[in-house]
Amino acid sequence: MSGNNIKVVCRFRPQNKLEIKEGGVPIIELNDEGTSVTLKGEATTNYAFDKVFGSNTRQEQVFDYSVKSIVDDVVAGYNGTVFAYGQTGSGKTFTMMGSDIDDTENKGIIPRIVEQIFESIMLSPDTIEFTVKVSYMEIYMEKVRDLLNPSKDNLPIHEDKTKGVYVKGALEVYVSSTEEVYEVMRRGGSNRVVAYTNMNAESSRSHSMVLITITQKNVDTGAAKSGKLYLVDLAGSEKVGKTGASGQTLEEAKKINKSLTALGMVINSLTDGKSSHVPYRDSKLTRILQESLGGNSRTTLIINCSPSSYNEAETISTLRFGIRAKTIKNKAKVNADLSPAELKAALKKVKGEAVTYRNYITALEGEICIWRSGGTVPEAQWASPSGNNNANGSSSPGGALTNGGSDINSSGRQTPTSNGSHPAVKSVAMGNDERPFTPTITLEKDERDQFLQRENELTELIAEKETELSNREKQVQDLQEELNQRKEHEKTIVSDNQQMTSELGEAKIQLEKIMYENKEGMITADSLKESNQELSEELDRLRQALTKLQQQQQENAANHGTKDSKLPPTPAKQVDESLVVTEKEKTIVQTLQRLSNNANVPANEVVLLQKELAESKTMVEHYQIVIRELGIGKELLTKKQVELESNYGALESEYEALLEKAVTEEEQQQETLSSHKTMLEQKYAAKRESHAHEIEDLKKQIAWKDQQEGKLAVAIAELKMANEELQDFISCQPHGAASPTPPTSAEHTPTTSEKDVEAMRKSMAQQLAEFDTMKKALMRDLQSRCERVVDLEISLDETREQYANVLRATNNKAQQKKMVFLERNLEQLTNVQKQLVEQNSHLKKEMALAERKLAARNERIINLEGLLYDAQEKLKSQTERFESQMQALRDRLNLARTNQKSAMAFTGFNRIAKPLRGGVAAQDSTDKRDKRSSWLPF
Ligand SMILES: Nc1ncnc2c1ncn2[C@@H]1O[C@H](COP(=O)(O)OP(=O)(O)OP(=O)(O)O)[C@@H](O)[C@H]1O
Repeated sequence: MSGNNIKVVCRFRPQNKLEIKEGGVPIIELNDEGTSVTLKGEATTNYAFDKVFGSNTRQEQVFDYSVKSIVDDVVAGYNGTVFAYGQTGSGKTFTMMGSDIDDTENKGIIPRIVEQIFESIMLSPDTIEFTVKVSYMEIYMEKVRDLLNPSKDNLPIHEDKTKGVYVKGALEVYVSSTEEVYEVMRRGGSNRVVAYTNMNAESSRSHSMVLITITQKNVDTGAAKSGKLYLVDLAGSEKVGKTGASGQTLEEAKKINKSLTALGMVINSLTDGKSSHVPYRDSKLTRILQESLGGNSRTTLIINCSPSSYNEAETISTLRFGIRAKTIKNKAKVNADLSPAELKAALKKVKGEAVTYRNYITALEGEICIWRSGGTVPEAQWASPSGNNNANGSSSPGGALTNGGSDINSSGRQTPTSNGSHPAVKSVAMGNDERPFTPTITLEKDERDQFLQRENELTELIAEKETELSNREKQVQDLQEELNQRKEHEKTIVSDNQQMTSELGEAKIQLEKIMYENKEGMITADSLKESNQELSEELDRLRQALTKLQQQQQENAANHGTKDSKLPPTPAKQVDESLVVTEKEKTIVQTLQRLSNNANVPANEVVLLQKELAESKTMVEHYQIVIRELGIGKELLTKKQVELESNYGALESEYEALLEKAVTEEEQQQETLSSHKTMLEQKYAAKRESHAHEIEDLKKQIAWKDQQEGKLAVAIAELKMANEELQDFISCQPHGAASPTPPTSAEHTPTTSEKDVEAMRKSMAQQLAEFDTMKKALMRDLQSRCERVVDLEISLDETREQYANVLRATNNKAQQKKMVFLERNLEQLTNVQKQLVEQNSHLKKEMALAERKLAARNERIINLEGLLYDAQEKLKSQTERFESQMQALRDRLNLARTNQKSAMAFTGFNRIAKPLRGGVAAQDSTDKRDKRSSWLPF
């Protein structure tokens, strides 16, 4: 072991675009030897280092000078550290890893170290077997993350007597070639945390550490050595303002600065010569680098700087850091395990020493017994560790006893090892001194072990708790995000739902409204139908009543057949017409008489007779028209009669209904009943009178019609008679009487006249027959009407009688009141009935309209139902989408768990060693142990 200073080299990169753009100029001046640098404008300060590399230095040069020797040391069993320090963008990563691992010129010192290691192994004697393991981790936000197993993001830092300070649980990958290491680098590098800053597009936001552990074993002697090489690329020491860091990057910057500050504090403590305490434990970085800074390590610090005036302040700060670090003294030693022979020798030595000490103890115990028994032991016979007494004056290693027991502690026990001269104790003390340790209080070996053990346990616990905490935080964050997403999703769903609900509500309302209207319409239609039916029934009843009346009328007509003379006088025109008819009849009769008395009737008279007959014919036609008109009038009258009858019937029925209702009503308001009764009687009488009048009128009209009919019958009878006479006369003409033929055609004229008369006679007979038939029909009709009138009269009488009965029955005050009430109701009902009749037609129209509307609304309902169905489908699909998202989340979670498990499996697998033999290819040893050539399962 030898005390050695940290090697500090300084490297300047070329000016970058930002610096040039900002007007920065190179301000560095290197001395000729390349061991110091001064900054223009700060000429008084000269920064001296082991080596200073200018802007155009090649990667190879940096490696050859700064690191090559360390690789040899590590292969020889020393610990080594290379770390790069500097502001962000100053070229730390470029120096350590290079721009590209496969770029021969620009690859950094790590790939070169790896190559060098394997070259050194190959050049070693073939009796030495090597194993190389690589770990790759980073310290991000004060947590140690395993870059080869990123699920482990908070590894605890442990310390023990043999291993020193180490990261517990970091994946160590056994490698047997440069390529495998590169693969590990690539894999780990892809998991690094980088971010864009104003100063560097890919700024490292963490301190990265590659740990290469080389163990070697001499297969002949069994002697073993191991060396650890830490290759550390620190995060940028930066000014927040310049980098433009904010948010997460700002938090990272704070943590980076904190650990770099701790690094500066450790270096200060190590170099100021005053501090008794080195604050390694203030940060994870300093804790891991504990051995590298003032401990068992050959360390090289590369400080990376910008040559530009733009970054002068940062460069000065970095240079000062390097200067301070330069004074740190390390105590590197070979980490060797003794060979069996060496161990045997050591054991033999220790055994011998044990025997010596056992003898010494026995001698001391004997001496104590003598002293306790009050005896005295001469100084010459005092026991000594060498087995000799002090008679020969030799100094005892347990010199405490030479003071005549003055150093005996209060308990009376002597501690032979209290002066630390005991070889074992010495070795322990030595061992403790070899590594710097934080507590300044000197602890006993056991106490220290216990302390470390306890510390490790606590560290582990803290790390576990921290991991758990960060996992929980992550989970909370994830859940928060998910919750937010769900909330947003829910919001949209809720809004959709609300919209749809409102639409649905509207649709329902409309539907209900329509249904209601529909029902209402149906009800109205039903009621109308009912009332219509009632009216139809009423009509039928009235028809029947009319038929009865007509029958009665017929009977009356039969009874009053002889009293035609008593009929009311006919209108003047009709009288005149009947007179005309009579006169014509008379003329015809006279002519006919003359024809019968005197066979020689002049021809002109016959012609006249013919004319008269023709006129008669015209009159008959005229009368036929008159009869038709009368028929129409009669029909009108019948209608009027029907209306009256219906009114009467309705009133009757209403009256009956109200009467029934009234009987059940309370017997109150008796005082006003009589007056109302009178009023009702009067009304009833008035109505009765009007009915009587109408019936009377009808009777008169019927009588008049009967009279007219009689007259017509007489006229027809007379015409018949005249016709018969004329026929007789005509039949007599060819036998006896001289022909009244004109003088010019005496032969032919009677024959023509005969024929004409015959034809006329026939047509007249036919017309008369028709007339007779019509008359009979009219008579029947008239008779039936008369019968109806009689029926009506009878029913009127009956009603009167009933009314009288009712009046008799209601001859008390209560009934009078009821009557008033009934009367009011009757009036109302009459009005209602009228209104109902009017409404009936209206409603029919409205019903048709409502039906059309209903159809339209039904159509709308169907449409709305369609929309509702669509909305439901949409909701369903949204729910399904949501479910699928949930499933995807679950799948992701399961996948993450599986990955975690496989990573764990992967961790176990890669712990298989791949020993390499010096001077020969690695496959010899791998053939012996494991056929697997690559550690990575990809
Ligand atoms: N010596 C050099 N020669 C040429 N280019 C260089 C040199 N040093 C650094 N660079 C370039 O400067 C840029 C920044 O370098 P690098 O990423 O190594 O900085 P850094 O100190 O690691 O920054 P950070 O701390 O932010 O990670 C890179 O593009 C790199 O290629």
